Order: sequence, then C-alpha cells, then structure tokens
Amino acid sequence: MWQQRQLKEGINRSAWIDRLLPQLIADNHLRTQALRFIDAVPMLNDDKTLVRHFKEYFGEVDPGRLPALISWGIRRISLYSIPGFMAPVIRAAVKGVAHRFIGGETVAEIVDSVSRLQQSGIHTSLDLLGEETVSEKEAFAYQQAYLDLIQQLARQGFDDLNLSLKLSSLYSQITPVDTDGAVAILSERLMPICDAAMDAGISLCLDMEQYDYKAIIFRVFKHLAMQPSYRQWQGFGVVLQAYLKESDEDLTELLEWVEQRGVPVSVRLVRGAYWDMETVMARQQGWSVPVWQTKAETDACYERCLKRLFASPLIYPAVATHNIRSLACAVVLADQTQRSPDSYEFQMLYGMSDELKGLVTERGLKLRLYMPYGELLPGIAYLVRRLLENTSDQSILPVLESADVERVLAPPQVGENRRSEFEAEFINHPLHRFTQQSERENFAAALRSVEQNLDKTYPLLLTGHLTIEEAFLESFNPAKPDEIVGRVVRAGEDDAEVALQRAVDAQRDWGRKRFSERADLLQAAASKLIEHQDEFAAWEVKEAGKGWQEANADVAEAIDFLNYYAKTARRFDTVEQPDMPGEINTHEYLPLGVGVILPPWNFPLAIPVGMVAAAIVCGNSVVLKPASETPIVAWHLCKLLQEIGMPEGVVNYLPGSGAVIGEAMVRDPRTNFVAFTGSKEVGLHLLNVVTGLSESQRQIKKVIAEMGGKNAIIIDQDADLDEVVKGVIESAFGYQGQKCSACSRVICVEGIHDLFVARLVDAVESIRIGDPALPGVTMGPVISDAAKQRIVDKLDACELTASCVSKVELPASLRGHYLPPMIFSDVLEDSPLAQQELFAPVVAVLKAKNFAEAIDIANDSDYGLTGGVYSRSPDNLRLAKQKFSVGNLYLNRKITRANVNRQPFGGFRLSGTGFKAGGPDYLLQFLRARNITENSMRKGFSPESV
Ligand SMILES: NC(=O)c1ccc[n+]([C@@H]2O[C@H](COP(=O)([O-])OP(=O)(O)OC[C@H]3O[C@@H](n4cnc5c(N)ncnc54)[C@H](O)[C@@H]3O)[C@@H](O)[C@H]2O)c1
Ligand SMILES: N[C@@H](CCC=O)C(=O)O
Repeated sequence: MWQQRQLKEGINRSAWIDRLLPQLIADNHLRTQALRFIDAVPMLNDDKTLVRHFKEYFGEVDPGRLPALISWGIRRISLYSIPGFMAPVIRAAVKGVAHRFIGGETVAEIVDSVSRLQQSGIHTSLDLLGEETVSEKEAFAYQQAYLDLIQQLARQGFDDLNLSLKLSSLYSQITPVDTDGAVAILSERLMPICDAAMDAGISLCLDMEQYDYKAIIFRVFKHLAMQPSYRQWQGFGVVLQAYLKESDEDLTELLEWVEQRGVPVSVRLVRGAYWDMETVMARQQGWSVPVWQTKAETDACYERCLKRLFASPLIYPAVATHNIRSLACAVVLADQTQRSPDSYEFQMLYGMSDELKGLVTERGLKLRLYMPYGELLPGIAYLVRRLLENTSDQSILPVLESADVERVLAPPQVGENRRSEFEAEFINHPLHRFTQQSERENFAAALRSVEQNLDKTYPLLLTGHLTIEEAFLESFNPAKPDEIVGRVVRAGEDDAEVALQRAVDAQRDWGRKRFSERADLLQAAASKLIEHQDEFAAWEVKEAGKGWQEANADVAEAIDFLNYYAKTARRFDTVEQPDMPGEINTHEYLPLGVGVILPPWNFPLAIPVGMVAAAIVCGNSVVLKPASETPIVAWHLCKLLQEIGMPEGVVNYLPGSGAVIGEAMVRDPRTNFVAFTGSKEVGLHLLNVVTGLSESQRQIKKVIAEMGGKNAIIIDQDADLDEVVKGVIESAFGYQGQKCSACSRVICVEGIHDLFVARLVDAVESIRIGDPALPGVTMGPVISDAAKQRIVDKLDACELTASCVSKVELPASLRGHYLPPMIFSDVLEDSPLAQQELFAPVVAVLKAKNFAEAIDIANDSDYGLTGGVYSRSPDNLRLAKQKFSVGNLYLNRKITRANVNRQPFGGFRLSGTGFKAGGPDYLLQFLRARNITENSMRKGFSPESV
C-alpha cells in the first residue's frame, strides 16, 4: 500500500497551477468567474476586449479572495489604462494553464512529448482537440486530420501508441432520433481511419461522449469490430463511463458480445467527464437523470465494472483513474486474476497528478497518458472540463489534500450524501429523448398507423344537429401534395350560427361549475393525450410537415397547457379579500361568456389546446375554428375532449374559411371574446372589427391576439461560435422557420461577422432536407404551395437589396412544397428583409459597429416577440437585459421552444395584446372580476367586531 508520506510529498511538489486549484475549489464565485473567463479567451483576439473581459469577470469577485496573480492584474489594469500592457500577460497565463493539460499544438510538438514520455516508459493516447463539428465540411476535415495524424505518427515508429477518437466529430448531423442512420454513416467514415491505424500499428479507442450518443458509439464499435477486416484487430477499444446508471447493463451486453467476437478488445473504464451537463440537461428536460447523483455511487459502479472487466480474458482493461482506491483495486484484481503486467494498463490525464503517475510507474505497472493535442486556445473547452473536474466538490483532489490514507482508501459509502432530487411545482411533460429503441419504434409505429388512416372524411362534431355535409375542406401532406391527410366538412355561415348558439346554451351550466371541477376535466384530457401522444405527433408529421422532434414537442406543450391552466385555475375558487369590521368583501372571477378561438396552423395542437383550455377552464364555452391547413389534428383534439366527457356544446369544432365563418363569428353579438393567434395583418384587422358595436351588443368584446415576430439574435464579438451556429440553425430553420419565435435576423457585432457567416453557410449546407416522416430529416417542406409562392414573391422583391450567400440545392426527388434554407448577408436595417415577417427558412444577417448599436438595430422593428444574445461579456449581457425590448429574451441559447411555466410566451409592440401564454396571468384575460361589498352592520351591531 502507498504510504501517507508519499502522498504528502506528491502534493507538496505541485506547481503554481496546483496552488490555484484549491482557491478555485474554496470559492464558488471565483471558480465560476475564472472558468467563464477562460472559456471566452479564444474569441478575445484584440487586447482591449481581452482586458475588458478580465476586468468584468474578476472585478466582480471580492478582492480579498482573488489569487495573487489575478489581484496583481486587476491592480495593474486600474493603474495603467493601456490594454497592450496587460493583455500579453493574461494570454500567457491562460496559455500556461492550457500547456499544463495539452501535449502540444503541432505534430512536431506532439512527437516530442510522446518521445519524452516513451523514454520514461509511459505510453500515450492522443486526443485531437478542436471546435465542435457543426457542418459536414468540418466533419470531413476532422476525418482528414485523423488520417494525416496517423500517417505522420506512423513514420515515427512509436511503440504502442493509441489514438482516442470522438465519433461526433465525424458527423455533424448525429442525433439519437436517427440512430440507424448515424451508425451507418459513422461506420463508413470511421473505416478509413481504422484501416490507417491498423496499418500503422496504432490502436484506436472510441471515446464515450454525452449520453445521447452512447448507443450510437457502442453500435458503431461493435459493428466495425465484427467486420472481417477488423475482427482480428486487438487494438480496437471503447470507453465505459461508470457515472452512467446503465453501465452495468452496457457491460453485460459488451461482455456477451465479445464472447461472440472471440478476439479481445480494450475497454477504457472512466468515471465520466460530463456530469454537470448530463444532470442539468436531464433535469431541464424532465428526463430521468442518466448519471449517478453521488460520487460514492459512481465509485461503487466503477469498482463493480472493474471487477468484471478484469474477470474476462477477452477484455484488455484500461483503468483510467486518478482515484487511489480504484488504482489499488485494479492492482489487487490483477493479482487475483493472475494478469500479466502487459494485459492491462492504467490511464491518467496528461498534466494531472504527476505524483500518482510516479507511484504507478515505480511499481512497474503500465501507464498511458491521455494527451490532447491541438491549438491551445481552441482547445479551451477541454481545458475547462479538466479544470471543472479538478475543482468540483466531487473531485478526488480535496481528499488527497487531507492525505488521510484511511479516508482515501475507504470503500464508497453508497446512500450517504445523496443529493436531493430536483423538485419543481410544475413539471413540464418530458420530450422523447429518442435514445431508447422503444421510443423510436413506438413513434414509427404511430406513423404507420396514421398512414393506414389517411384520406378519410371527418364529420362535424356538432352532435345533435344535422349538418348538410356537402362542401369539404381537404387537407394535404405538404411533403407529398398528392397525399390527402383527410377531409372535413367546410362549415358555412349557417353552421356558425348553430355552433355559436350551442356555445351560448352550454355556457350557462358550464360557467356555474367550480374552477376545480373544470380543471379536473382538463387534467383528464392531459392524461388521455399522454396515452396518445405519438399518434397525435404522427398526425402532425403528416398534416403540418413537422419532423419527429418538432411534432413530439408540440404535443408535449399541449399536455403542459392542459395541466398548467388546470393548476392555475384552481386558485380562483377561493380568492382572499381584505375585510373590515362592519363590511364583508368578496372578490370573484366570472367567465366572459362565449369565445371564438382562431389558431394558426404552425402549432396545430399546442396553440388551439392552449387557447381552448384557458377559455373553458374559466367557465367560457367556445367555437374552435381551426386553421384551414391543419383541421385534422384539431378534429382529433375535439374528439378527445368529447371522449373524456366534456359537456356538449362547451367546445364546438367548426372548420372553414377564416375570412368567412371566422370573421362572421367575430362580428356576431353573441361572441364575447376572441382568442386569436396568427399574423399581424389578421390580428390588427380583428382588433378593428370588434371596435364597431353591433346593434344588440351589450358587452365590449375582448380580443386576445398573439401575432408575429421579426426576431433577432445578436452575436457579440466574444460569442462561442459552436453554440451560436447550433443556436441560429435551430432558431432560424427549425420547422422551416415557420415559428413566430423563429430567428429571422442575425445582428453581428463587428469582428465576428465573417467567421460566423462562413460557418453558418457550411452548417446550413449540411442540414438534412426531406420528408419529415423520416427520422433523420431536420428540414421539411413549408406548409402549402400558396405559402411557398408568397415567400418566393416576397424574396424576389427583397433580392434587389441583398444577396443570398447560401447555396443549398434541393434534392431533385422532392415533390413537396420545399424551399432551401437561405442566408442573406449585408442586409440593410430598413430593408424589407430586415423588417417583414417572412415565416420561412430565411435569415438576414446584419452588421453593427458595437453591442449597443446591435441592440438599437434589434429594437427597430414593429415586432417585439423574441430576441436572443450570444455574448460572454457580463456587462453586455446586463445591457441586453435592460434595453433589448422583446417579450421573450434568451441569453446564450436558442430563441425558440419556450416551456410552459418556465418561459411564459408573448410579445411587445405589434406582436401581441395579451398576457403571456403559459404564464401565471394568462387566465385573467378570460375572466371578469366582480367585487361585492356588504355592509354587515345593523343598528350599530357588527357581528365581526364581537
Ligand atoms: N405570437 C404567437 O404566439 C404566435 C404563435 C404562432 C403563430 N403566430 C403567427 O401566426 C402567423 C402564421 O399563422 P397563420 O398563417 O395561420 O395566420 P393567419 O393570421 O393567416 O390565421 C390565423 C387564424 O385566423 C383565421 N383567420 C384568417 N383571417 C381571418 C378573418 N378575417 N377573420 C377571422 N379569422 C381569420 C385563420 O383561419 C386562422 O385560423 C405568423 O404570423 C406567426 O408569427 C404567432
Ligand atoms: N411557443 C413557440 C412559438 C409559437 C409560435 O409560433 C416557441 O417558443 O418557439
């Protein structure tokens, strides 16, 4: 066993970076600021910006807690205003930290580092650093970079060299939704690398990445390892992450599989480096958290896996750890299983725990260092991960510091210090993660079932009334215009008359029920919708041209609206009102009466559900006139409401022309309110219509109108371009840009424009366009031929002032209403491209001299719905919060997909009139408040005062 003395000595030999780490562990705020600052450095190319950020980040930390070097820097900056003085010092310090963890920037440096290590008997696994792959061009560049590296290393004749490879770098469109597609493409792209590595005698290990890609990585590994050309290759390996709850199961599958292969593979056992991300992301999405929540559980899993790896003669275990107990366990297991010293190895990270490495090599054990290589500054994401790992409260370092052998070697105490599960008052219905095969199969089955039920005719749901069903509204699949999704009765003005009267009749009883009774029905509808969620989503794929994830998200949002409005409505049953002796005050909420619901087609379930649910839970009855493009999804919704026992006449389904029956109902004196979501033009028109009183009208009509957007994302010069490109692609081209929240303007602060546009253009060319019924497709058709024509006409007019810089060719085989994603650059602020809502996969890129000007440009719009900022400057983020005038502002994330309750949704200026959908005040719009005050005093006697 290792001795206490050796531990202490090791710690005392640490360099200056080791002195910094404990300070970062001790002070959370300092740690956050330091990591955030380091993360931004690669983009801070000019001295002034670099020094400004240094001051912004560390100026916020209590001066007494600043490490000496940083404190000195802050003082210098205050003394001398010349950025050229401090900037080189700051860069050198950051590079110094990076050098600590990164083996070299060039192949020559790497060769040097590998040789030096080899002379001391230490082996290497190289990891190629770089930006995230956001385009296929970048994916192929990575593939070439791996091949070049192997070729150059082969010449050096290193003994036992290993290459670690991240599969996500080889395919920009990798997604669990299309696991099969990703496995096929990645296998093909990996093969030349395997061939080259095998020829060069270099072993290859597939790194494990985030949980989303785990199944894909294992499948690629197993698939290739079984191919005749690689089946005898023992230099092929994969990683198992002990922090994943599924690791025991994955290992069982791996061990069974390797029996079939019959030839050993190597398995690197790690704890896992994305704990924070996996935990936060799963909690945000409502998924079960895939990683153990305590270090002890991870440690215990590590030990279980270690034991099983050592027990299999077909596994070459690579014990990747800096944990002394794990090292000791491996040594004991090797003894027990009588492994020869070359039949397993230890792996540690380059730049960390040198003293531990010494302890391993001194015992004659085989050690390999995981050594990243690449430019220091772009490799900063790796550096931040390492620093995070070194400074987290779950890390091994604080334990080492104590130099307490008993504690260091104690077995993991599972069950202790369990972190409490995150609890929220309202939980959003989780989206499918599509990582499980069953999720993908169920969705595909729902699509098949819907396909069996296309081309049907749906009756009006006005039971009890004989409608003459002679005119029909046909609904077509926008991806296959000759495919009829279904046909519904095209209701006429007579039907509208009947529907309104039914609503009036039903409202009397419905309006008298308690809020909680109505809320129960909403929750019953939510439960039923959950049962049929894939089926509803499948109808959306067919009728609205939504991809799997978009359709799934729309259904989940509908479920959220039902549950959320049910929950927020219950409070109206008991309203507290201040009383005075001698006076009884009551405040109560009453329904408005009868409403007309006019939704758009782009969220064919969530938006009608949201408006209908809010209206009816408040005691109103409604006529729902669905958008003409998506009447079938709405029909299924109304059928579902009927099935859960919604009283007749409370929700009346009435498909037909908006301009004819929609407007007729808006004008009808029996209508008390209109809930409209749609274009600015129609919304403003309806607002005008209701200002005119009709003869028998005795109530002012309320119009709740949610309208369009011309939403901007501002990109500051320090923004993280990996994040920006992904965020803009999703915000601008998700569902073909047909979201009111979509990004249609990008405003680049000087300096970042060219870099951003170049990467965006490449990324856009990599988007998979096609029939959204296919899981790998991320862009489908626009909603209709008319919409396509309208967009093309508007663009023809716009092209006079700007040029399209993306050149995406649509596949010739596509028959639907497709448009390519388009990027226009050098767009002028007041041009139609920058001012009009196109509702299309089109983005206009504008330039601003500085951040303040970018905000002015963003605010210069009739609309004020959503807006986004990508910046790593604390000052600029503050400025955005103060001045960016939109209803929903998103910082450093995409600007679409607001969550009910967490991001109540609705805009400023001509984007809307109302309180925010999915927020606490939304229901108030569907209610009238009445106050009653009773004088309770009789002849000087007041019951309350007695
Ligand atoms: N702010 C939001 O929350 C939000 C959400 C989704 C969509 N939108 C906006 O919706 C628009 C796209 O949807 P759309 O094309 O369906 O909008 P639209 O304005 O054409 O139609 C919306 C609804 O109004 C009906 N309608 C049309 N003319 C009418 C009239 N004269 N009288 C009564 N009803 C009438 C339509 O039949 C449809 O049901 C975009 O502008 C988008 O930004 C806004
Ligand atoms: N609520 C949706 C937008 C609705 C408009 O089309 C979002 O946040 O993306």
